[in-house]
Amino acid sequence: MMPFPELVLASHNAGKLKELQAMLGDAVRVRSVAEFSTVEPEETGLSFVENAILKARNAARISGLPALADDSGLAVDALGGAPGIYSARYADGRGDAANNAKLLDALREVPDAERGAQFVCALALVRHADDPLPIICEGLWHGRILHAARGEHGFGYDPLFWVPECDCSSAELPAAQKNQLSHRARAMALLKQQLGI
Ligand SMILES: O=P(O)(O)OP(=O)(O)OP(=O)(O)OC[C@H]1O[C@@H](n2cnc3c(O)ncnc32)[C@H](O)[C@@H]1O
Ligand SMILES: [Mg+2]
Repeated sequence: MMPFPELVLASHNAGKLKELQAMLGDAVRVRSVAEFSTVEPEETGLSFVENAILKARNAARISGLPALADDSGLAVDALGGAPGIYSARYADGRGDAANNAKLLDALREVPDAERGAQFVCALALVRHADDPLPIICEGLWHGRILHAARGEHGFGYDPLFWVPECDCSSAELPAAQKNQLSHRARAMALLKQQLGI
């Protein structure tokens, strides 16, 4: 049983919202933070967890409801974990296509064996804005960075992320399959366990 009937999803990313909603199913009534404000909070944390908590608190504050936030990104081994928490801003806010182009360029000389990477997702759930005990769950998804984009599904870096267990890119996976395997799916499975749903 979900401990509350309604939840705000503290994300302005349409791709994420779709995935989180699909994973939550009808366990809880979900509202979007965009109903309350279109202003995105500044992500000033130095870790995924810090940014997830910051976004969850902000959404709870402006909505008066419990809030769930997702801070996620891509950590590339050959780049010392970059773009990491800066994944959305990697190409200075010019969007997914520019982020992907910059990543391909940064890895131009890097051979296959050194192109390991992981998607990271931190979920933070707060019952109210000042909640001293947020629920935090993290998930990782290991893969490799391709030399060119493949696939049309998903969002963000999905076309460049090779999923070894499926022998395809994550943008080639149908949504339902990505939602079973991804970093976000893993974090969400832990969250559901904690909430008993
Ligand atoms: O902060 P919110 O409003 O939730 O939306 P955002 O897009 O800014 O989200 P983040 O700050 O967490 O940045 C996440 C970045 O990592 C990328 N990313 C995260 N999960 C991904 C996934 O499942 N597939 C592809 N790219 C992903 C995504 O494209 C963004 O560039
Ligand atoms: Mg963001």
